[in-house]
Amino acid sequence: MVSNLMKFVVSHKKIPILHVNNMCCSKMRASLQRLKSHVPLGRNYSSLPGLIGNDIKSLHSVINPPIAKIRNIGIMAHIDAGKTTTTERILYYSGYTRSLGDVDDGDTVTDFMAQERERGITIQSAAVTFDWKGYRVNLIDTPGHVDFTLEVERCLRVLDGAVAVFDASAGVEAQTLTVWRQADKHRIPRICFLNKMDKTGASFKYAVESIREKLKAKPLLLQLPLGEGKAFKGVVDVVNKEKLLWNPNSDDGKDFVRNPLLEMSDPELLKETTEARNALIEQVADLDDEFADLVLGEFSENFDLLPAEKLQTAIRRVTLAQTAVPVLCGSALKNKGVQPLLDAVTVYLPSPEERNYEFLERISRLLLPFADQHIEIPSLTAGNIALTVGLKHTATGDTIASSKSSALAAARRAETEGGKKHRRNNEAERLLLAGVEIPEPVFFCTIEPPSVAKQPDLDYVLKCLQREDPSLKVKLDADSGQTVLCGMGELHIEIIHDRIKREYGLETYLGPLQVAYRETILNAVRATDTLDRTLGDKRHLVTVELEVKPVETASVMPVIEYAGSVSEDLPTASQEAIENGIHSACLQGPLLGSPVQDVAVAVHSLVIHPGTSTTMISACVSRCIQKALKKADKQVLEPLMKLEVTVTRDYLSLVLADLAQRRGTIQEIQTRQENKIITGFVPLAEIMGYSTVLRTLTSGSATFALELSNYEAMNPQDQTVLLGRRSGLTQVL
Ligand SMILES: Nc1nc2c(ncn2[C@@H]2O[C@H](COP(=O)(O)OP(=O)(O)OP(=O)(O)O)[C@@H](O)[C@H]2O)c(=O)[nH]1
Repeated sequence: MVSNLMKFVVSHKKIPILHVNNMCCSKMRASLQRLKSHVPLGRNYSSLPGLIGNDIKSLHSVINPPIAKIRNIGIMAHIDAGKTTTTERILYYSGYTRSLGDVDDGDTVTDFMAQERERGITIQSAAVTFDWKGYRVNLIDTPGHVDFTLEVERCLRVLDGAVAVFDASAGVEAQTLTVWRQADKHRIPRICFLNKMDKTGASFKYAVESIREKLKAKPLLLQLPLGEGKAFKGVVDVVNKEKLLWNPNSDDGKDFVRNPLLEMSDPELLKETTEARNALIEQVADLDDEFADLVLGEFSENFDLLPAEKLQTAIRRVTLAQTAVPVLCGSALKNKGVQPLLDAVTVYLPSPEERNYEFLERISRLLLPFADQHIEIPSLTAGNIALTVGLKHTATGDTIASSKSSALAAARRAETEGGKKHRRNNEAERLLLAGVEIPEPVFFCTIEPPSVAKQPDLDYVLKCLQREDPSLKVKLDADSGQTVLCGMGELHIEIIHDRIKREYGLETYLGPLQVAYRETILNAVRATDTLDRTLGDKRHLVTVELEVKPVETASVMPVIEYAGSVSEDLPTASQEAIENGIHSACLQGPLLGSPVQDVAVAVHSLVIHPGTSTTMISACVSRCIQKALKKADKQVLEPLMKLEVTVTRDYLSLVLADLAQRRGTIQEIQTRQENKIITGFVPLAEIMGYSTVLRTLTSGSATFALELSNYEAMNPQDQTVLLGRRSGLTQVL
């Protein structure tokens, strides 16, 4: 539950800054309630959670391990790759739980929201802390569904390393690419775990190839599988040249043997492993000069003499430098391969001191998370993850700083590290850069309380939900006075609706789901406007002349330019007023009232009568822009989604025919074992409710992933139809 997390590292000097992922009210509330009833669903937890309510001092030694022995890691992947199942195994083998949870039975530790258990998917991240062979591991299970990418992004900000879980029969899937890119952005060292090796169609080679090709990463094969599909029975440890076999009669996978590969008993496997080890050594030497010197100097004649620890140290260096990724394999469901994965986490992923944080702050109440249970603790050392409660005015992604100068320093750093191209207009915007990037919502619908008297309750609930989930936007429709919910996808809005009912006991009604369009202009237009108003004995008089013109930015932030005569001696307050006016006018385009993108505004002249209020300046500029936008040739832009459908050959033509009817364009069709993978683009408006359609078309055998690609101009006929519908005749899309 990263929403409840904050991360900080001790500095004995001044307290500069603290990154906070804000309190997730609902999950916290749910978990505090559960704390009262203690252990949920009869699951059996071992020592740490059992300490709740006991002597806090005895916990102190447990919670303050040496920093080098701490691993803050996340688990990330495409939906259904097996993150939650892998996490459950990890918790079991580490002794955190005493029975194995099952996603399909709905009794896992980390998926504890009702919606998660019912749907078998992860929606909010969950954090758990456990020990493995003398290391303290803080682990975060993140959601895989594309509607919840923001949740993944905010997890990544507090992680030092990550395990990327793949379905070995599918290799790199659409959402893996997205999270991989996010992890690249936050420079997080990773390990790959090829899960589901037991599944029919699982292919180690194929999955490794897809990591190489699609993620453009350099896989380091630290293991080889022993059998694939039904024949999968264990793994070969390439670094140590050992065979790890799980006892087929053990039903929890705890029982496995690790034996050196011998010429006598395994000649073929030994040969294959030696080749793989030699290749690994060469690959690492290519990436790490220190290791290359060692290998060439002492071991060039015989790589077999190279001690495993030296190879591991070099693998660790390249993993931390992110020039390559270790790859391991297994089957979480069949309880094979998880213990070596845990070993790899401790050996190859960084400790917090190996990452670059300098943040610290004292907080009055600190809690240590154990999924949905928490223990109050007096203090915490560097690199740990903890929760804090009671921050009333923060929202997810906020950065809390002890002073404005440290906040600005953080913003500057975020700007440099994020490689931001746009120069921000004012200080407030620059400060925002330190937070997470919030994707623009693509869907919206109206939401109504059961009665007018309940509107304040609904407003309060939505405010709470927005604080923990900034990808949820709420606005008021100026014409109808209705509250409008804007979200990342159908599922996102559905879950919000469900949570309002379950967690706050408020029954609400949703209007039809609609697509969030945008607008742009096709030609440059000039306009002038004057606002002359006398309020009391004060005269407010502004005259502005400006031009709106098309530019390519793919952004709803207008580019603002000033003529030399205007910018000269322009007071900061007036400049901010002008920019507020421009921004507010561009939020509501003349065609559909949607945000206007790809525009630049040039302010050619501006005359302000002394004493005119900034509100009047904003109002005049805003009105003038709206006038100009109305005069321009206009174009509706619609969200275009990147679609990936995995379908068996028998249904391929049916799915393609259906996509053609949805104004879809096909980019390529690949073959992946028995399946065809269709990738292409389709307008969002045409793909609503697609999961039901696809299920019906393919008798439930196909899966798909959807991601916003860009906003694209609608063709004139479709635009006319849309505008006709929106002109008040019907609202259906
Ligand atoms: N055959 C096989 N199935 C697995 C394995 N691991 C997980 N599964 C199944 O795959 C499905 C998805 O597993 P989860 O653990 O919920 O996957 P997830 O990645 O956490 O999914 P989200 O939380 O929704 O993103 C479940 O039906 C699991 O039983 C595995 O190793 N082999």
